Amino acid sequence: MSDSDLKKEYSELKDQLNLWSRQYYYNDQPSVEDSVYDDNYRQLQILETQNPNLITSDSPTQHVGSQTLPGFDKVHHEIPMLSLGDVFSKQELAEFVNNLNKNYSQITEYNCELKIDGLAISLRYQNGKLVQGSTRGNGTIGEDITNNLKTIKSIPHKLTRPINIEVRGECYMPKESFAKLNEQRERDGENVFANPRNAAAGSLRQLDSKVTASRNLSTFMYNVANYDDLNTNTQSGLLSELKYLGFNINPTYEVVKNMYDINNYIDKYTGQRDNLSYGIDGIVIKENNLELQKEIGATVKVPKWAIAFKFPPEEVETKLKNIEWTVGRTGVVTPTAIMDPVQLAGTIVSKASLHNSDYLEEKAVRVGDTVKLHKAGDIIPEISEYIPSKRPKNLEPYIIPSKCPSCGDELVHLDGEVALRCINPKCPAQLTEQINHFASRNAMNIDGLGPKIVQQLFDKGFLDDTASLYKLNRDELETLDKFGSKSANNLLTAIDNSRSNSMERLLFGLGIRHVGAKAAKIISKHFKSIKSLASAKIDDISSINTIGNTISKSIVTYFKNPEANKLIQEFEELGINMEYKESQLNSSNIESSFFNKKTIVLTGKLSQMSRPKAVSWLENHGAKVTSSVSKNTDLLIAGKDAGSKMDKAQKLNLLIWDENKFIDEMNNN
Ligand SMILES: NC(=O)c1ccc[n+]([C@@H]2O[C@H](COP(=O)([O-])OP(=O)(O)OC[C@H]3O[C@@H](n4cnc5c(N)ncnc54)[C@H](O)[C@@H]3O)[C@@H](O)[C@H]2O)c1
Ligand SMILES: [Zn+2]
Repeated sequence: MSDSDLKKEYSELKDQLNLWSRQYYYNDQPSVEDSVYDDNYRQLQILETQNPNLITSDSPTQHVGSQTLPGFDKVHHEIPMLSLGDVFSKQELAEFVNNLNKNYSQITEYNCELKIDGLAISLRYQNGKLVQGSTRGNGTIGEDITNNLKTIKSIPHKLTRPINIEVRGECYMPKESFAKLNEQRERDGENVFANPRNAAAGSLRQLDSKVTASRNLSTFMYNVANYDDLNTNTQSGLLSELKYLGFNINPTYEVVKNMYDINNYIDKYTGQRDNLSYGIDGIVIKENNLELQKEIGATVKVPKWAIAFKFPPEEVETKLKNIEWTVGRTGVVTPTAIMDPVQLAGTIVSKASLHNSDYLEEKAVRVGDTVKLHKAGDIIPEISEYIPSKRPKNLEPYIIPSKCPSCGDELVHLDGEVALRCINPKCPAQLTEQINHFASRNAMNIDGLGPKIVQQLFDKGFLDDTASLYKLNRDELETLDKFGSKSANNLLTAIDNSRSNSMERLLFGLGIRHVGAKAAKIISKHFKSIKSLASAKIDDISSINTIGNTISKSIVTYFKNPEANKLIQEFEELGINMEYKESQLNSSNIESSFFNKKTIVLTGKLSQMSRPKAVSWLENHGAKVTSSVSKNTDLLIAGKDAGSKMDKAQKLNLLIWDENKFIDEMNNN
């Protein structure tokens, strides 16, 4: 190849990678799979190794991440925040470790950690108080996101010692929250996040910290930029020191001596991966001695004393049999891939959401294709791509429907939405979905009114909206399949009981966009009645601590609609309670409580409440309170002068809260 051809190839590859990086880091919306990015990155690395004279400073091998977003103050990282070198096989990993051992004969041990699928953050403390939190950005300049980070429960605002320290680690979105957020976004006609890392990054880089607060992020800290004041000289010691200072650390780390142990660690967590509540994309192996880490040093981009072993992408092949379209209660129409069932990362999968028509077009799959399937964020089954060589000849392109599968009306794209919508207010699928939502457990909680019954009642013409539920009679119910007078009685009683529900259930049941069960509860507590909420202004609602503008606007818009007011009036005439009922604790409140099903130990003196009161409060919220600390303890609540229980909990790396944190959480639950 001539010099100019080589230069051209190099610069094209570099530009392509930089463009993908920008979409990934800056917009939090990757346009290609990670494996595609990684392959091209490797290619660039090879070109650069063979032709070092080609390297330019804008090459992705020469810097970390990407530029910062406008709207945030910039933070200069005195000690740069680096990336990690990576390997994709045990063979390559052994080469890395052997090399390091050869060059540094002093090395005696390595610390193995999980590679959390999140994004790096830095937290600066002065005299033990959190003063600044930032993103990695391009490694030297990050975004100031202090207020957003302060909303994350696992980040202490005050340390147990009044020291100056800069701590680094990973901010991540738990698997369950990631799955829920994407479901919500799909229903709202928005783009879904490709992985928990982009979801966490998108949630942290919000101008409104109430949005961040609603995203349920968490952290694992694993590094200290400046450790003069720490009582340890190892990476593993640093982790327990961080724990002691009040940080959340990932308890799975292990100190090992050799490749044999490293491989065991990899195998162990490859096996346990599906059971973790957060996504991981590999294992990080770090030389354990901190002084030696300094001596070994770093390149412009990665430390030379650590390496990431990336899990191979877990993918299986299967056949796409059909694409089903379902209409949600707000009219969003979503495609779902129906496939031959296959075993994938611990579960049998036969369905995968295709999210929206844009996404489907981009994937360009056809019914009859063989497709590759993976789990996004270790949890959501997703089609990576179809396999061109396995596409049968003459397979027809898939045509995206233009009519609603339920009512047959023309589907539309509303401004700025990726979703297709049916906007017919009388669309049967939307109406039945609204009724299903209204009756669901966190809403009016009408026992025995499942989707099948709703569908039958609807088809028979006995139901046409949520209010008509309260007009059903015994004769009508007895016409249902396998419905005797007993079932009819039970259902009528359940419907009748729901009339006296507290306001938050009705508010959530109305299905106002963006108003989830938790927000409904907070808002109800504040406004006390549907009437006063209906006349509230945007500012009145968003003045509530945790309620942001999106929710407030949505509520105000909802109550401006004459149809909504008619419905509320009808509810009132039907004797449905519209007021908030103080301090009622029912099964679904308990279920959504942080404390539910946790094993908790109390120790030390509580100053703001009695011990029996704390115990009964915890038990009322579903916790089991025990007297001794063991590895089965989920949480230790430590008052003043906590003694041996505290020591033991620290040894076991358990979650420990002080009384203030406990009271904060009581108010949140
Ligand atoms: N799909 C795309 O278009 C696209 C574009 C750019 C980058 N990417 C992906 O991003 C990755 C590269 O990103 P990167 O440079 O941030 O590197 P990386 O994510 O591979 O590894 C470095 C990061 O790992 C994190 N980490 C998690 N657990 C850790 C632990 N226990 N100890 C230390 N660090 C830990 C830290 O945030 C650190 O910055 C590649 O996997 C690439 O595929 C994809
Ligand atoms: Zn329709």
